[in-house]
Amino acid sequence: MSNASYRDAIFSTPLDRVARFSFDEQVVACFPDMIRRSVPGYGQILGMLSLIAQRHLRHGAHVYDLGCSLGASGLALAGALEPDAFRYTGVDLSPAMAERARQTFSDECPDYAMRVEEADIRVLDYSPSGMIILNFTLQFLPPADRDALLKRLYDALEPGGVLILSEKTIDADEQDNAWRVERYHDFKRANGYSDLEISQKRTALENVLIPDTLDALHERLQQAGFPRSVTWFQYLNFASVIAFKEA
Ligand SMILES: Nc1ncnc2c1ncn2[C@@H]1O[C@H](C[S@+](CC[C@H]([NH3+])C(=O)[O-])CC(=O)[O-])[C@@H](O)[C@H]1O
Ligand SMILES: O=C(O)C(=O)Cc1ccccc1
Repeated sequence: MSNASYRDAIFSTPLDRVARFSFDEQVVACFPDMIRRSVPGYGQILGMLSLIAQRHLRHGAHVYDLGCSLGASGLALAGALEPDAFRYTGVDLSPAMAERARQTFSDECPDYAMRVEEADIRVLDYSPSGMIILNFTLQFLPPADRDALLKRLYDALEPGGVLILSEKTIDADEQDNAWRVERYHDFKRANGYSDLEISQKRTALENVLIPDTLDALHERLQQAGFPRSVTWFQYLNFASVIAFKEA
């Protein structure tokens, strides 16, 4: 597959039947554009990941990036850290994503220890790690599978390790939620998406991307064993949390 990247126009023409959203070849081909125009603060979150790694990662420690897509978090780390500062494993269930992430790392950071596994993060055998990144991935798992995964990630983290959990969120209060969602649609419109694109994508994501409240995310992290978690980023209905394992 080519490494070219296109503008996201997937939902720009009327579809008779809007299929469930999936991370297929069509999405992969425009993914960098789609995620930047659709996730408020995406670039800022990636930039901060490196600063968090610089503060919290022991030299040479292992990092997991779960649901790595095209490996953007890995590239951000490689752009800020020396090659011997960390070892990276990206994991993605989508063959098209995994293949292209692998290609990107071999083209753009050949001196870094970076690998990509095509696997389901719910059944992976985890190696000990200093940092685990879940950047907009937990939201795509069935809610019933989320706690068990977080527990396994807590167990895989070394003492003093950190989990970064970024998610689209929902508000428990209906009125607050409606306001946030409307402003999110304004954000998308300002980034060039039409009302048709916004509405068809919303349909495609129904029962595929199932958001938790921010409170529920902290609750899940606590259930998993993390003694402390902090919301370090929030922009409309998108947030990122850091959870700390005891040193
Ligand atoms: N069970 C699963 N196992 C493995 N991967 C999965 C699973 N379910 C979904 N995925 C993968 O999780 C990724 C979610 S996108 C992450 C963005 C990236 N983190 C980024 O920082 O650019 C988020 C978004 O597009 O909003 C996709 O690549 C799926 O194939
Ligand atoms: O576009 C949306 O509505 C989102 O929630 C963000 C997103 C970004 C990329 C793939 C799927 C969802």
